[in-house]
Amino acid sequence: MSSARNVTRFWEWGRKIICVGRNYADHAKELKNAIPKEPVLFLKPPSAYVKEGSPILVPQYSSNLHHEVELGVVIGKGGKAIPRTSAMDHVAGYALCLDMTARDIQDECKSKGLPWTLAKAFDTSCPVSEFVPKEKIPDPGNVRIWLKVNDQLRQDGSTSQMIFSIPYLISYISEIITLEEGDLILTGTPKGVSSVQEHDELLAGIEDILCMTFRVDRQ
Ligand SMILES: O=C([O-])CC(=O)C(=O)O
Ligand SMILES: [Mg+2]
Repeated sequence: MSSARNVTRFWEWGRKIICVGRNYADHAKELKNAIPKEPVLFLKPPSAYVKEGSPILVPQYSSNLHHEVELGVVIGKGGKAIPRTSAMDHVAGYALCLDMTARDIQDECKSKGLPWTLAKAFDTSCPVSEFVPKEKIPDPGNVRIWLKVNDQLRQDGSTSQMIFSIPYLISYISEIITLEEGDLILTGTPKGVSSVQEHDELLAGIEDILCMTFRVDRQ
């Protein structure tokens, strides 16, 4: 069954979205979080996916929705306890992703010691680009990712700033959660996260390899 499916449409597969938080020191600092010693992980459900042409919806319970532009890694070959040295063999390609975050709700969850599900896992909380084949990004540890809101540059970082590298993340995550073909790993956001409002236009890219646009709407 799965061999008949095409991983270039991974968002249709209903697989896991595993997110890494605080993987850029400049972003951890802007939110006054400590620099992590081990990756911070959380999940989004496949119902979080939204593709270009459909809007990002602000949840009714939030009045401070933030963008977080992130490089996504699409798993092409599953595995458990994958060694760092062979981790890149498990990558099919990449996608540009937004980890949309209800920051007001996340702040409340943090102060109460509650999980981030309401802040991070709502419908349309994971806008994704088209699939980018692995060959198009020979060095995923050194690419520029950027995001503009209504033509104003808000985020402009390089994956070379990641605290934990992609091979390290694949190895670390797969010790805990078995990776499957079609899974997506969001690798964390650089600094510059900020609020978006209804009718805003988001434009984001990976260098000049790819760009994508999304509009924001109220639910
Ligand atoms: O909500 C946060 O700040 C954690 C996170 O997702 C990130 O660093 O990308
Ligand atoms: Mg994030």
